[in-house]
Amino acid sequence: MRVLYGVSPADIPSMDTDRLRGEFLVEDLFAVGEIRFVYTHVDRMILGGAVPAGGTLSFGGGADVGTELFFTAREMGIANLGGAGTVIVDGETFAVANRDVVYVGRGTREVVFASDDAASPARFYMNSVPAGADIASRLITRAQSKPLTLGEDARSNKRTLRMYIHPEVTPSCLLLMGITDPAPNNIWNTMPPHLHERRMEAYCYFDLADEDRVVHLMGRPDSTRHLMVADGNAVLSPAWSIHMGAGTGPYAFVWGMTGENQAYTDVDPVAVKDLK
Ligand SMILES: O=C(O)C(=O)C[C@H](O)C(=O)CO
Ligand SMILES: [Zn+2]
Repeated sequence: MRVLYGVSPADIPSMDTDRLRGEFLVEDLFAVGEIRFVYTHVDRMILGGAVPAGGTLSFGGGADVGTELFFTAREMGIANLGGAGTVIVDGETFAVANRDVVYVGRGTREVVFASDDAASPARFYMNSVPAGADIASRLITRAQSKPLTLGEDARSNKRTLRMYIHPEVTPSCLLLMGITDPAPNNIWNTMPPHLHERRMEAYCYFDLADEDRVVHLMGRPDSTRHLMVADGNAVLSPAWSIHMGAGTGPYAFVWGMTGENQAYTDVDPVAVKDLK
């Protein structure tokens, strides 16, 4: 497992592009026929990617996290960003269509991934965080998610945010997970920007054409930086960082959060005029 140790905001002014990307951008999560994980000390969130094709992929041992099982003290959300597939959690099979999410609870012994069609493989994106209780694993389909319509066409930021792992949809310990889709011809996400000192966040951008990029803005509001983000890349957003962006073409992203609470509205908005 690759490990990211986390950075103080005081380090940002001295970081060049490569260092900034090395600490905050995860570029290599998805490889056909592999499961990949990145462990971050930012609230100990683990990011993962699995692309099964022509066979199954599985995991469950805890050697990398220092416990008997991966899930001895963890929970996870798994979003399918690709073709239809299955996630088998301790023998229970979930049929997972594109944009469905599986919640995997603490105590799980094994997770197995498969694609329905190797020519159009499932692309499973994972967020795992420490958990303090056993909660049953379950599938949350796109239809079962809770949509919020945000933004406006006139500001190019109209979008639908869908909550999947959220107290109003399904219980978890401290993980929150959802998917946001900008409306056609709208490019901005997360406007106005905000901070949430009590939670970190990770974004995984997807459904972006190969030639396009999302300009993801990060950093303290008074000293922002940017990351040029490609399809399938994930971005870490510590509690002190804004997180917002604009695409050069259509895109969507999965957001995952953990921290002190699950209060989605516990945010401090930042006025655009105050960004530097
Ligand atoms: O477009 C948005 O707005 C979002 O997707 C916001 C994220 O979910 C977020 O930053 C939650 O704190
Ligand atoms: Zn946020």
